[in-house]
Formats: sequence, C-alpha cells, structure tokens
Amino acid sequence: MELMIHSSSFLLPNTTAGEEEDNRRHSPTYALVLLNQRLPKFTPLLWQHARVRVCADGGANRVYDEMPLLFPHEDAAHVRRRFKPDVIKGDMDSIRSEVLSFYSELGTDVVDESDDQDTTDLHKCIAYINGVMPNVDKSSFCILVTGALGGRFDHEAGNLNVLHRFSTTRITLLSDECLIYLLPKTHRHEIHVNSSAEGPHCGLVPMGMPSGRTTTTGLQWDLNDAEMRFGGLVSTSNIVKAERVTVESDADLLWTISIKKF
Ligand SMILES: Nc1ncnc2c1ncn2[C@@H]1O[C@H](COP(=O)(O)OP(=O)(O)OP(=O)(O)O)[C@@H](O)[C@H]1O
Ligand SMILES: Cc1ncc(C[n+]2csc(CCO)c2C)c(N)n1
Repeated sequence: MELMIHSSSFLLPNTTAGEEEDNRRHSPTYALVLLNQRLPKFTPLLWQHARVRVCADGGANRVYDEMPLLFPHEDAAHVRRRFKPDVIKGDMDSIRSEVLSFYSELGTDVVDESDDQDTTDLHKCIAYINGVMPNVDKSSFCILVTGALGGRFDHEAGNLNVLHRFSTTRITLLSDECLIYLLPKTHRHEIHVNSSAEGPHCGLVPMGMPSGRTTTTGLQWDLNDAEMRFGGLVSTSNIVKAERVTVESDADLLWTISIKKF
C-alpha cells in the first residue's frame, strides 16, 4: 500500500529569508479558500504563499472586514487592496453589495452560481479549484480552508462532507484552534507533527463508515488493529507523543490536531 505523507508546515511562521525559502521548498503548493466565519489569526501567512485565493460567498465579507483588524497600525483601505481575492464564488446570498463591487472593481473574478441550491459554497469552491488546476500533481497540492470549524453545526457537517466528496483532493479544514483532514483508506499515512505550531491534542474519527481495523504509532493511546465506530470507540482527546505519527486503517478516517496560539 502506498505511503501518503502529511505535514502542516504552512503553519510555520516566516523566519529568515533562507529558512523561508527552505520551508517553501518543503511545503506543498496550496490554494486557500476563505469561508464566512472569523478569519484565523494566521490567515495573512497562508495568504502570502497561496497559489490562488478563493472566497466562498460571505467569506469575502470576512476578508473585507477582518483583514484590516489583523493590521491595526495600517490604513484599512490599503490593507483591503493588498488582500484582494482572485475569485469570489458561491450562491451570492451572503456577500454584501459594497464588498462585491469593491473587489470586482479591483479585478476579482466573481462566479455567481445562485442556480445551484444543492451544493454548498465550499463544494463550489473546491470544484472550481480542481477545474482551474487540472494538471497539478495532486500528491503535492492541497486546499486549505479557513473558518470551516467551530460554528453552525449544519455548516460544519457540510464542510466535513466535502472532505469525503472530494476524497482524492487533499483538503485541510482550519480554525484558530484545530485542523482536520481525511486519511483515505487507500493509503498508509505518515503525519509529520510540527510541534511548535500544532498538538499535542489529537483525534482519529471514523466518520462516514466504521473501521474494522486501525493501527497507529506515535500516540499516547495507540490503536492496535482496533475497531472504531460511532456508538463504539472513537479516538478523541488522544495525545501526540512522537514527531511522526503513522496510521493504517481499512476505513477513511478524519485526523484532527490542535493548533497552538499563533
Ligand atoms: N457558522 C459556520 N460554521 C462553519 N462554516 C460556515 C459557517 N458559516 C458559513 N460557513 C461556511 O462558509 C460558506 C459560505 O458561507 P455563507 O454564509 O456565504 O453560506 P450560505 O450558504 O449563504 O449560508 P446560509 O446557510 O446561512 O444561507 C458556507 O458554505 C460554509 O462552508
Ligand atoms: C436535502 C437538501 N437539504 C438542504 C438543501 C439546501 N441547501 C443545500 S446546499 C445549499 C446552498 C447553500 O449555499 C442549500 C440551500 C438541499 N438543496 N437539499
């Protein structure tokens, strides 16, 4: 079974020019999707290295309203012009009209899909990114999604469902407090833990299907051919004990790890 390596090196702050260059060479290229929830404090860092920045509908309000708050000593209008999304996409029922006209005048592409009331704005954004980057090597490309967790539970469930619907695309859901991604059963997994930025709290959750057998290394409560299911065991409040965690399972699992204060 093929190995899939995971690392959240996108959370590591820029340091010296040399180290920054080094970090970039070792991190996957990524696209950034901004949802309609409070922007995490590390959003400017993610923005800086993203290949494409896409706001999901009301996510554009968050960039417009909250980016200036992350730079309190700078002129708000200047900050807004610096953080111009490449694309705003969704059913456009949450973006304010002044925000829409501000960014479209700056040259942001606006893709109105108000006809589709069966898929979420996040789904629309992932489908768009996959469409504009058809030739990218999927093993070294991922999509980071801010504001995906810690809000309305129906939205959170929809966001988690997107991980399953696009299971061959690497997608990481983020909040200020934690991140979540899918570990597909088609691979064995090696998770490189950047302990300056993440951990130690973590979890492995068999969402969508039970797991008959899961085996891990590097955790305080490792699983050894263990069964996990809702209604039975799910691994929550676990603790990372090693720089590398390995996971192998007969079911798709969600991996979650806490994020340290930025
Ligand atoms: N409270 C929240 N918790 C988690 N995710 C959210 C929340 N609010 C919005 N999102 C995410 O941001 C995306 C865009 O948000 P937006 O408010 O524009 O969506 P919407 O479809 O208009 O919502 P609503 O269901 O309120 O009409 C959503 O598709 C969802 O993925
Ligand atoms: C069974 C079912 N439940 C809910 C919706 C509503 N819905 C799902 S995604 C979406 C778009 C949100 O921007 C809306 C309105 C539906 N269509 N089908």
